[in-house]
Amino acid sequence: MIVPRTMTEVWATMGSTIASFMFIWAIIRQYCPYEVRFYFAKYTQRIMSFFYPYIKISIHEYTGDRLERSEAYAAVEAYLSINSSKCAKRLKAEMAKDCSNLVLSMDEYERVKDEFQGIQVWWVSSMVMPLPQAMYPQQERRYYRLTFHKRYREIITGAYLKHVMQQGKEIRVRHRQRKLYTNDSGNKWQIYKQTTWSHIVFEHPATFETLAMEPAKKEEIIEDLVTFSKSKDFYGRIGKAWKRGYLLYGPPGTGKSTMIAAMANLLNYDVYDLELTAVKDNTELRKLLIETTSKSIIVIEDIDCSLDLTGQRTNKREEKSPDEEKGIRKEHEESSSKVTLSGLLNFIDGLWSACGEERLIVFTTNYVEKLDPALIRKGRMDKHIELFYCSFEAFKVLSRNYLRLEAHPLFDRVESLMKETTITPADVAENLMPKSPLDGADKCLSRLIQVLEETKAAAEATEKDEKEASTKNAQSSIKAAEVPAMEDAACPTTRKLSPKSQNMK
Ligand SMILES: Nc1ncnc2c1ncn2[C@@H]1O[C@H](COP(=O)(O)OP(=O)(O)OP(=O)(O)O)[C@@H](O)[C@H]1O
Ligand SMILES: [Mg+2]
Repeated sequence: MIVPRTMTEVWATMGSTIASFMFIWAIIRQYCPYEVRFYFAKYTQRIMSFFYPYIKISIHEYTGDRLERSEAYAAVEAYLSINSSKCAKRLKAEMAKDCSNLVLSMDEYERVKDEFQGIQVWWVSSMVMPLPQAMYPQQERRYYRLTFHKRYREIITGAYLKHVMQQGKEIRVRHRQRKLYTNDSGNKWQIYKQTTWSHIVFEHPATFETLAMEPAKKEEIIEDLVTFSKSKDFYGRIGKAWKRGYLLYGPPGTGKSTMIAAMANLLNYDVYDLELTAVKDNTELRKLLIETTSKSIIVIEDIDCSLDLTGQRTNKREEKSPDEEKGIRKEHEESSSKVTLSGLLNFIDGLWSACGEERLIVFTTNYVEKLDPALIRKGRMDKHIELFYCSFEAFKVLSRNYLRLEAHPLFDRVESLMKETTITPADVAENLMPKSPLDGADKCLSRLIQVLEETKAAAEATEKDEKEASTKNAQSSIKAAEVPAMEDAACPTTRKLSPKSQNMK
């Protein structure tokens, strides 16, 4: 049996080589200066790598001088959190940011196996401890190390790492806490500084399910949003930045702000509530835009009142004493924004607007007709959505939300009244809200019917008044037209007057 003997010999040789190598290494470590040790380690590693068939890739938590956590590390961590919780033996448990549950991840020095297209790879989580003799306190530096056979170099460094990053990012998005950003600090001294985004956790309960609206229209909007969120390749192919503009318009209380919250909840996006009056100039507006992240909705509410583009609500002021008026004017001058229409147009679809991806820009207004057509043309505001007064279909959604009612004998009366008068969803919602624990569906619906009847009566009274006023006007203008004719008849000389003198008269 030659082969086993040879194999045994090979093993024996390898064993003795390793043993002698360890012995030499121990001597070098003990007696040699740092430089010799460094060169020894460097060249041994080179020799070893010649025989060693595996490749290792390290992904560090912090790279270079950056204070920010590396995106790649966070993506790998998220990717492995799913994989490792199934197969790792030692796990770390941390409280999620919203304190709702525990998030599991691989513990230090734990190793997990992963498979991609039939190829096995190994991930190890590790860390470098700070040097004890360091001049200033240091933190341990964590990293993940990926190991794979060198024959799969191309597929692992290409397709596999791309897959890990993509999956990791998706998991992070799914598990992240969404944020509501604002650029308005409310601090009037802020005007001397650049405005930046500050945020709180976004926790609005509105969804498309709870939004009162005709089902067909609702479906159309949901489909539009979902299609947008899945159209990365399409936008790339047609050479357009991956963003979409929505204009929501309609009377106050018809659900424009509620719809924005529903959009954010549907797509799992962050919300950037942009207060244009707090932005100093176009440069600052651009800076704010660059700081927004992907998967977000940038909202400008009441766009008609935000700037001097039209601006009525901001100009509308109550009566004030001259001193107060002066103070307000000064404050207004100090805080007034120099953002121009062209600055805003560039914000929406200028070159800089393509610096992020997967973003919705939403404008809301009560007066669509007052907006500059350039601002809302298709391509800028791609989808215009009008929010109407409450229809019977929308009422049924509200009664389901507020009273858990699908049908009720009083619904017919509500339906017929809704055809005869208008009421906002906000008013319907307010009337359907139980005011005491004893308020049942009957009471809430009767209250709504009473309000509808009152609104109808008030509208009829106004209409009657207007009719009477216009009849009076018509009669008085007929009388006014008749007077000169009668005067002419009474005084024939007037007929001789020239047109000019008649005008003077
Ligand atoms: N379509 C709707 N579906 C469900 N609830 C609605 C709807 N419209 C209004 N509401 C209710 O009315 C309240 C006010 O609505 P919202 O703030 O969305 O109105 P808006 O159109 O943004 O008004 P404004 O023009 O004054 O800003 C909401 O808190 C919500 O409870
Ligand atoms: Mg609103």
